[in-house]
Amino acid sequence: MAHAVRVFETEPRVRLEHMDDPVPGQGQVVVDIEYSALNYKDALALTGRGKIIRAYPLTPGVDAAGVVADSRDERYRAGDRVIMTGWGVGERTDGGFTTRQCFDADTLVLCPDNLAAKDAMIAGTAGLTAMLALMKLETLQQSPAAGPLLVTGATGGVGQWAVTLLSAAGFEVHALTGKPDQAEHLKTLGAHEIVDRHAFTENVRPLDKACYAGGVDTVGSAVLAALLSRTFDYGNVAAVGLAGGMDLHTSVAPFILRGVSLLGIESVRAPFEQRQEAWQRLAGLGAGATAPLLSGVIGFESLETTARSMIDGTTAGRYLVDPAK
Ligand SMILES: C=CC(=O)SCCNC(=O)CCNC(=O)[C@H](O)C(C)(C)COP(=O)(O)OP(=O)(O)OC[C@H]1O[C@@H](n2cnc3c(N)ncnc32)[C@H](O)[C@@H]1OP(=O)(O)O
Ligand SMILES: NC(=O)C1=CN([C@@H]2O[C@H](COP(=O)(O)OP(=O)(O)OC[C@H]3O[C@@H](n4cnc5c(N)ncnc54)[C@H](O)[C@@H]3O)[C@@H](O)[C@H]2O)C=CC1
Repeated sequence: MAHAVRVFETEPRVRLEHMDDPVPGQGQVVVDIEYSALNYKDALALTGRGKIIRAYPLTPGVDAAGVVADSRDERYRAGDRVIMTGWGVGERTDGGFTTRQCFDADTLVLCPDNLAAKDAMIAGTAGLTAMLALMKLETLQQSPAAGPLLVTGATGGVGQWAVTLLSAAGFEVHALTGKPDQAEHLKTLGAHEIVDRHAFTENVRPLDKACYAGGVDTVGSAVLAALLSRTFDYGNVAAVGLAGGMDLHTSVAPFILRGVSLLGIESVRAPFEQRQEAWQRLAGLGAGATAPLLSGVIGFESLETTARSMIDGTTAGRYLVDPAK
């Protein structure tokens, strides 16, 4: 029997249930889950605050890492260590907040040998997405010599990973946050300067004084608009998230007068080769790289309350989900 978190349309929305062991169909793989993680999207799903879940009842969890128990796909064999992220898992099909799950093989990558399941999930969709943002900036020849990059929502999961990865790649990273108590931590991750998020969105002109060569934005809305207005000529801004809102009120001025590019980052359906490259690069950071990003290890019982805190913006970093806890 698997032990799973289930979200229903009616109260109580979140329930813990025992489920029959999944039976794989053709092209599917059953995984014994060692760790999952809590992402903003999972928090939206658990709290019902976003239109995430498309089929009720559903096991949420857009991330999972574990060991193949049974496979009906030629790419995977029992005993393989795998990582699952995205592909509508935890939205349209059952996800990672369980002890054992059946996934379509296309949603998986082999976990690099030098990456433990725990470290893979401290990264999870957050680390993968930050790496995809760095890789997209690289395709436009973003260079440290062009100037500092701003990471917004810097204390969040994606934000902390973006600070870590951009700094490791040689960029001067400025970290936008509303949490002054996290400033020292952000500096240990590699942030060069801490920027106050409240002042950042005040009195922003369509073309404001440019001070960044671009950045990685996890907030959206007024924060993204302000960053676009403050980006140097030919800078690049990677749009990742909507923690501050899905809207974007800006002007064409940064794009047509400064040649600024707005890059869309989408991790859910990232092609296999891109995900594989991103995971190899994350593994290459070495043992110990993930530890500073881990904020807590939680069991299924704590998921709902931690999800509420995440939506309220009071969490920081990454929360591992341990099915055995
Ligand atoms: C890890 C990744 C992230 O964290 S991403 C950020 C979290 N995601 C969200 O907050 C998005 C939640 N979704 C919504 O709030 C809504 O879907 C919407 C506001 C974006 C649109 O809502 P609306 O009611 O207008 O339309 P539908 O939901 O019916 O969708 C319209 C159309 O878009 C397609 N679509 C919806 N969601 C996604 C998605 N996540 N990825 C790709 N495509 C999506 C949907 O299939 C519909 O297409 P159609 O061709 O009309 O069937
Ligand atoms: N495009 C993609 O494929 C992906 C998108 N995302 C999105 O990126 C965003 C961040 O995700 P996580 O890091 O997992 O979430 P998180 O909750 O760990 O981080 C969000 C950060 O934004 C900050 N924040 C919240 N409200 C804010 C506001 N109004 N103004 C400024 N800052 C605010 C929080 O304090 C926190 O630091 C989410 O919107 C998520 O949906 C995440 C992963 C993949």
